[in-house]
Amino acid sequence: MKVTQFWLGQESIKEDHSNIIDHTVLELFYQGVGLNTTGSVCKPVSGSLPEFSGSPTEKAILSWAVLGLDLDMEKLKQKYSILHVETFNSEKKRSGVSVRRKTDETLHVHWKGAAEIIVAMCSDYYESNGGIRSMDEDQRSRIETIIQSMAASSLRCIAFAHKQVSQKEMECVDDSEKTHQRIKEDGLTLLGIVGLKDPCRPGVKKAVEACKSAGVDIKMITGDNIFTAKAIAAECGILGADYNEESGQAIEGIEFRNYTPEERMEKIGKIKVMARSSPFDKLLMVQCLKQKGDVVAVTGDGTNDALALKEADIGLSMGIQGTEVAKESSDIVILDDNFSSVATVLRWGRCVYNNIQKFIQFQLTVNVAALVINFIAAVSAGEVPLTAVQLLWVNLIMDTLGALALATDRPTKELMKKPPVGRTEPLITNVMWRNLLAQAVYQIAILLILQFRGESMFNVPKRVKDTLIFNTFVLCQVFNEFNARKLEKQNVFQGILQNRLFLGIVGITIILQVVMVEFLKNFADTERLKLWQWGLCILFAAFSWPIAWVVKLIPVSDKPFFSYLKRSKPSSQLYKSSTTRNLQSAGMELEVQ
Ligand SMILES: Nc1ncnc2c1ncn2[C@@H]1O[C@H](COP(=O)(O)OP(=O)(O)OP(=O)(O)O)[C@@H](O)[C@H]1O
Ligand SMILES: [Ca+2]
Repeated sequence: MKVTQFWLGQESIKEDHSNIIDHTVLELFYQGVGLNTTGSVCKPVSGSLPEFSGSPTEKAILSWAVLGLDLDMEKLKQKYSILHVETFNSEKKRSGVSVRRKTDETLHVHWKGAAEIIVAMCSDYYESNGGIRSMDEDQRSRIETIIQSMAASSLRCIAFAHKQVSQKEMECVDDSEKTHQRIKEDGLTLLGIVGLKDPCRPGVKKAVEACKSAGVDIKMITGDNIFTAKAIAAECGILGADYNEESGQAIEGIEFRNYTPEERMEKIGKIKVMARSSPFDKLLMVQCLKQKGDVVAVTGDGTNDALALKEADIGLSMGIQGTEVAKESSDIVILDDNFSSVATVLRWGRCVYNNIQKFIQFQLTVNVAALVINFIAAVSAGEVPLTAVQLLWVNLIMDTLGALALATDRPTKELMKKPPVGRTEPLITNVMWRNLLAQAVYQIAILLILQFRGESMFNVPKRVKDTLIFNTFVLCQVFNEFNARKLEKQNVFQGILQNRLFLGIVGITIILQVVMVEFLKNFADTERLKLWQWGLCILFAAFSWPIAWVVKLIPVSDKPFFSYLKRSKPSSQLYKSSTTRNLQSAGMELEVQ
């Protein structure tokens, strides 16, 4: 953030301030900037540039005053004693201080904060020649126009105001009849206004676009002035070309606060920018979105974001610029403070979810098939074709190796084009049920044929038939592991060469299976198979590829499979219908700083 404009009264000061600005006004500026701040300046011993610390706004103002106005912080602090401080707070958006000049014991009050709020506290303004002019309605509206035009070019406007006060004016009697000091808040004289530019960081616009195309609705909730907020939102693509004043996309926090709950629910979907918001407005926004059924993520850096970060489903705080309170309230800390990382979080989050789904589909197919075959065989023939050792082996390759193979797929571009998963959407989707049932039915059919007709069809003894069943069953899983790589896409081999681990694991599984069948006769209850018998098993198993390809052509409804079994309650119906509607456009709301 950097000061790029400076207005004194109605005059824009470009450069070489010392010649233009009267020294009394300059001295007052020194007080206003140097004494009313939470930032600090560290002057290195050698001739290098001083270092500034504090919030970005404070740092920008201090560096402007030290480097541009020749402010000497050390000298200034020696000349004044600070009497009373009202620290910056996100609700009032201003900070005040009262000081005493040691040389002549005069008392001075200084305010600094959001320009329109400070201007409203002023009745006069300084000119660069040191003169004071009264601020009538006409002058006031001219100054307000200056602020608006600065804000519209995406500058954050901070105004400074001053008043010299008497000891009597400093004292005030409160209800308990005790005298205490209060910083005077009215009848101030406007010192000047600075415009700070916080340029949109590179990559933000792209990340916003990526989030939007991933079905994430982004809202910017900021403490800034509405004009600044709108300009910044347009710069980084949050407000699109379709924006107009009547669209209700940009509002102020106070407006949102004063809506009735019904109005809020009705208008919240449209809101893209909320300006001049307090910490409670941010919280209220998150609460309303959650109530609507959306999944809400919030990014934030300041203490004022803590409430919203905590309330959100996913709170993301900034690692460098973020305060400890914000970090403590969040779930994820973005170490590089880069908004693009939000898109990365989204991509990897979806990838993990997708990989879990793939694994579940794969696992369920194995378990359903094994269970049904053994059950039918046990009931009808009194014996099970798959022995305990064989089932344990299947479990080993499916649980450990299968999980490793399927969970290591890296995120793909398609993941960022899908709509988000809603709060109530089941983990096992209809698409997964379709794939799973088709494969399980095929495996059950082929294995039951082998069980009951295998011996006669292939003219083999019972032990060989049992081995054929075991071998076909395992190989079916190996082939189905490829199918599980893509839940919806027909081409299951896409990007397979990039995932060496997957290929390695499939290779290891096949080698182990050969060892089980050919060499561990006693342990695994198997019989050595001839080449044609191996070919037969592979042929049966390979059939699962064309089956998966064809099955994926069958359309399925979006309505969860199990919801057909549940009795519908009117209230949950209402909730669901509104959720599905939101999911098309939204699902996750992000606040961008
Ligand atoms: N140090 C400060 N002193 C006085 N006023 C300030 C200061 N910092 C910010 N402001 C004013 O308060 C507004 C920002 O308020 P707030 O901190 O509640 O919002 P925010 O969205 O969290 O802002 P930020 O972008 O700084 O995180 C600014 O527009 C500015 O006018
Ligand atoms: Ca903030």
